[in-house]
Amino acid sequence: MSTLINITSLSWKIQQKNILHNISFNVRKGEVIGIIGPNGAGKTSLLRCLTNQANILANSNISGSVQLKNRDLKQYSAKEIAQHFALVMQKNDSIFALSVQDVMNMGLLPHKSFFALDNDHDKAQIALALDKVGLRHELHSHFNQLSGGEQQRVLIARALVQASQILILDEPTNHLDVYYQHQVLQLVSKLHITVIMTVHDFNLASLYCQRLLLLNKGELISDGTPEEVLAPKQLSKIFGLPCQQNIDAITGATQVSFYLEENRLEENRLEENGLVENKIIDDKLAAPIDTQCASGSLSE
Ligand SMILES: Nc1ncnc2c1ncn2[C@@H]1O[C@H](COP(=O)(O)OP(=O)(O)OP(=O)(O)O)[C@@H](O)[C@H]1O
Repeated sequence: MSTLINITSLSWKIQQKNILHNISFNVRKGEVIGIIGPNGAGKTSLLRCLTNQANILANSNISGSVQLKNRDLKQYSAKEIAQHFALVMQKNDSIFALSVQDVMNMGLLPHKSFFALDNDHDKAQIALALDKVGLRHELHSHFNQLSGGEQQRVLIARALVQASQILILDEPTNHLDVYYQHQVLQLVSKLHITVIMTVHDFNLASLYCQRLLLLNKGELISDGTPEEVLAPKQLSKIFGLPCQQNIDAITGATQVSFYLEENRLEENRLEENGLVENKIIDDKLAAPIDTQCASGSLSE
């Protein structure tokens, strides 16, 4: 796979705080990448830099470089960026007053002039994209009268008609019920384009992303396969909770579970005390621990 994006030593500092610190990685064509990490880790900020939103890379607090196809992203015009990147971000105040059809038309704009819109091919593309997210019947509805989950699905459909090479999504499963969480992630992961998305749910990220980037306090802590990045020791340390990694019996995907010690079933504690190999990781010991320590790992 050829390299599409190169991020080198990207740092962003605001009032002594490192929003992003010395981040370097490459994105290869066709990869589906999930960016994970705790609240405030810098996930959305990284997406904003990757797409030079509002010309953010011109900000003097930001250093390092982002290159798209071996050319500095700062040299791309806004239209060129829109031709390469389809965005599904969290804040969409500017489109609230529009109809679903108007929102969908916006997805076609990067590739044509406003006056060239609305031919039969465009209409068919829009209908197909809305079909994929189960919302064809809402074409003439007002965007602001849809539920949060329906709005999110319209934005994903708009990104589909934009037909860009790179799809950027900030928390695409926000507001979605469990059916549409899977539906939408399955859809975007099978588009055969490059996808970079922030995901809070590690198990969904693991199931639908081939590569994960773990951020914490603005730093890139880990970059690799879900199995590598969802390492219990690492996650336990960052989130301050015991963590266990399993292979899902149905999907075969790496999964993790977190829990408070007080919520563990008593019978599990007894079983592990005697017989079962323990995979719980103690934050303080930063190593697999034996069962005698396990029940007190949070309180000690
Ligand atoms: N323009 C800004 N001015 C000041 N601080 C900012 C700005 N943008 C982001 N931050 C700070 O940078 C940090 C990272 O924010 P960001 O939104 O990127 O985190 P995140 O990982 O996406 O978080 P979440 O999971 O909560 O959405 C936060 O502490 C945030 O307050």
